[in-house]
Amino acid sequence: MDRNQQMLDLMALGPVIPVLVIEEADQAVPLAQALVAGGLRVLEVTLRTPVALECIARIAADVPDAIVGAGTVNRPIDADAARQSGAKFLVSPGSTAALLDEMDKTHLPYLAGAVTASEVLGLLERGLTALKFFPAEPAGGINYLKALAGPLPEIRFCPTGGIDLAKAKQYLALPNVPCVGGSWVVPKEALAAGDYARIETLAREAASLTP
Ligand SMILES: O=C(O)C(=O)C[C@H](O)[C@H](O)COP(=O)(O)O
Repeated sequence: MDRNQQMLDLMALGPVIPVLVIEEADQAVPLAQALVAGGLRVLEVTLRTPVALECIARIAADVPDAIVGAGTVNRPIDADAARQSGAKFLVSPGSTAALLDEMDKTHLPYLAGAVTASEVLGLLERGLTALKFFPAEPAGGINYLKALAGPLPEIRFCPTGGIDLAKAKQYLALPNVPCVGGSWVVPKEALAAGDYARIETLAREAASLTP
C-alpha cells in the first residue's frame, strides 16, 4: 500500500489528532495513556521541545495502542530523527522540496502542509492527497476549504491552527475533512498539573465527534 493511502487510513482512525507539546519526558506515557483511554489513538508529538524525540520513543515503546507521530517536522534532518525515535508518521506545517525528499526517504506516511491551490497542486504532483491545512483559522478556515473542494475534490485535509471542539465539529462536516488537529485537547495547565483525568475527558469529547 502506498504511503499516501497509509496516511489517509491514519486520518480515518479518529476525528481528532491531538497536537502535543510535551515539556517533560515523564509526562509522555501517562499523557498518551489518557488520550488513548479517551478514544484518541493517533497522536502528534511536536518537535518543539528538547525532549520531544524521547517522548516519541517512550510512547512508541510503552503505549502499544497509540500511533505516535512527529509534528513540527520543519527541517529535513528532523524526518529521519523522528523515524529513528519510533515515529509512525510525520507532520510538517509547510512543504519544501528538500523536506519532502527527506520525508519520502523515511518511508513513513506523512501529512505535508499546504494552504494555497498552487501548494496543493505541487503536492498532488508528488502523489499526495492527504495534506495538512495550516494555519487553518487565520488562513481562511471553513470557507476557504469549501472553496478548495470545488477544483480539488480528491484532496483530504487535516486542518490545524486555532481549532477547538465547536469549530472541529464544523470542519468535520466538510467532505474534504476527515479529521482535524489541535492542541485544545491537552491544555497546558492540565498537563503541567498532571490532570490526566481532565485530559481523558477532553479526549473523549473530541473522539465522539463524527467526520
Ligand atoms: O507544530 C506543527 O507541526 C504545526 O503545524 C502547528 C500545529 O498543528 C498547530 O500549532 C496547532 O494549533 P493550535 O491547536 O491552535 O495550537
